[in-house]
Amino acid sequence: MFITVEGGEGVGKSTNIDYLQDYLRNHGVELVLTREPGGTALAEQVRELLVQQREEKFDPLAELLLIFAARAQHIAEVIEPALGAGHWVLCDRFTDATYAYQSGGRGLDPDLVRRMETLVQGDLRPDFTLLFDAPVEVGMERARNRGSLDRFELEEIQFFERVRQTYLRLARESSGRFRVIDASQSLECVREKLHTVSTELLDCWSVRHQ
Ligand SMILES: Nc1ncnc2c1ncn2[C@@H]1O[C@H](COP(=O)(O)OP(=O)(O)OP(=O)(O)O)[C@@H](O)[C@H]1O
Ligand SMILES: Cc1cn([C@H]2C[C@H](O)[C@@H](COP(=O)(O)O)O2)c(=O)[nH]c1=O
Repeated sequence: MFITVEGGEGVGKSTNIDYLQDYLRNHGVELVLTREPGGTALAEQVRELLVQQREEKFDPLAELLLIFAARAQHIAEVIEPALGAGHWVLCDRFTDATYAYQSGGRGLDPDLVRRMETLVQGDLRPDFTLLFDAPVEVGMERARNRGSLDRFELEEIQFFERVRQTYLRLARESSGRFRVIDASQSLECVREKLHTVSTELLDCWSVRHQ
């Protein structure tokens, strides 16, 4: 199973992914936890280039190409070998983030993202995607309280509104793959929902392996 976790800034992906990982491991799942951009030494270096604050304006196409360059390395070095060995892969962000940020947020043609997706991933697509959704202000407030902001987190509020709306549209269009979790609620309520989704994932897995 290839599972991705998505959402805007500060919604609680990192906080909850550890919980999900423990839950699945405790139920006998062998899994690899990874993230994008990043997941390998080289791809983590590309991540640094992407998230560092800088004076020079980042060209949106250059940003897109760097994201897919890191993704190609990550797929070849981590994701495909893990899936090939029968492990689950749990990935903090993947290509839905590219549709949300580079197309929704930056305004790049979604067809360009689609073509890059085909080129870099072939048939590889997530089996399940958990979307943590919260009003932009809620996520940004949490991100601000957490510490210093990176290059993406310094974008204007309208950028994050477009990101959020793109994620929600993707979830509606691929409702079989997405599970949307209301991340504006207390951590306790979010965990409850996450527990339901985790049980569903395990059920789906056992059905596939019968
Ligand atoms: N449901 C919640 N209620 C209150 N605070 C929360 C909740 N979920 C997470 N937080 C807090 O919000 C902050 C951001 O959470 P986290 O780093 O997990 O978000 P994230 O989605 O991974 O963010 P980013 O994408 O910006 O890295 C953390 O300080 C975390 O403790
Ligand atoms: C995969 C991916 C990521 N991004 C952006 C979104 C975030 O602001 C940063 C990653 O940091 P986080 O700790 O996971 O929040 O990268 C993007 O713009 N496009 C992508 O495809």
